[in-house]
Amino acid sequence: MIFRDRSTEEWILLSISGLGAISILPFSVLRLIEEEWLLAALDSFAVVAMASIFLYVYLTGRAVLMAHLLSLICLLVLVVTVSLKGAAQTYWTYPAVLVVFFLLRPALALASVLLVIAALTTLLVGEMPPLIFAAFLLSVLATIGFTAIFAWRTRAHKEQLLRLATKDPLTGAGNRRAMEEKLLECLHSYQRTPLPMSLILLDLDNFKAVNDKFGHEEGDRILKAVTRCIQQRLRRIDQLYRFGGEEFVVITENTSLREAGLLAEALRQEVADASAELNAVTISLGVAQYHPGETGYEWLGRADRCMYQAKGQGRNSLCICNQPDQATERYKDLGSPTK
Ligand SMILES: Nc1nc2c(ncn2[C@@H]2O[C@H](COP(=O)(O)OP(=O)(O)OP(=O)(O)O)[C@@H](O)[C@H]2O)c(=O)[nH]1
Repeated sequence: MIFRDRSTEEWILLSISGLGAISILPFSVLRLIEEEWLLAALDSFAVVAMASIFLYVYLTGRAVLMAHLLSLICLLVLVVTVSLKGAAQTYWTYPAVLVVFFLLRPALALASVLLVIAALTTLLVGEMPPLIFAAFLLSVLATIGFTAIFAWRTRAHKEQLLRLATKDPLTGAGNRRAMEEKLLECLHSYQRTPLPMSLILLDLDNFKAVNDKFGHEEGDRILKAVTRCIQQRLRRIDQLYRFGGEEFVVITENTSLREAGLLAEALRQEVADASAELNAVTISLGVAQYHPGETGYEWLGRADRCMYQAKGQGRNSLCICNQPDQATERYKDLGSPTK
């Protein structure tokens, strides 16, 4: 199936480029029959370009660059058609506006279509009767306005849904679902390019006692403060996830065990230094580098084993996993993420 297992972006690109090529093809044939060579060449160019984009996205799944290219082709073909054929071709402006808002970010789409409208205005201003030109311009601007509002609303809605699906509501760190997706992504990218990557599993020490002593609300405040503290110290390439309860995971790509160990020590120190704000809460950490062939949860399990060793050393401590070994029992039964 063409659309099976495709991202929304691929789905939109395949639909627009496929439909575009099919709907312009008859015009291209008509122009050839009527011997309008320039327009026939232009329409044929549009058909071939759209069909090529369709094939490229279908075969590679790469959509971002093609979305920009397809928008450019649509707007270019529109301007050239109007410059060749004049006012009779202006009705193509409406679908072109819709296509560009479908394909690009709203701000970029708005800037691009306004630029094209400016170009069309200079081409048409003396060509059309003033009233008809004014009606064309106003109706196009209204279409752009409504489409822009709709595009911005849809984008805001999508971002909100993404936040709800991937962020932990209390701390704002990534949630467990996002962590599992990231682990899978890391494993796939490791199969393509085996660069070292490591993860840090960290757990708040004696947190039950904090809850019991100061109450759950204060416990929540401390969880948020620890998250902030860790996030401030992380690099841009590191991702923080709340794995559950008072347990967090940092996934560090392109990072060796030694570098991840240094980062873990910096995190431990950062939290220990903020003890006044955190009611003396500390963290224990386990660090593991990915070993080829293991699943995401086996990797996580080794870091977990180390984290428990750090707890055994008296807490506020870290332990680094040097050897591939068995995951702890609690990770063995977790089926996903796999290889
Ligand atoms: N306030 C608050 N507490 C939580 C939350 N999630 C988990 N906890 C608490 O975290 C505590 C975890 O306790 P334990 O697993 O016994 O671990 P611990 O007391 O931190 O002891 P060690 O891990 O051995 O250092 C429990 O009391 C949970 O109720 C949360 O979202 N908010």
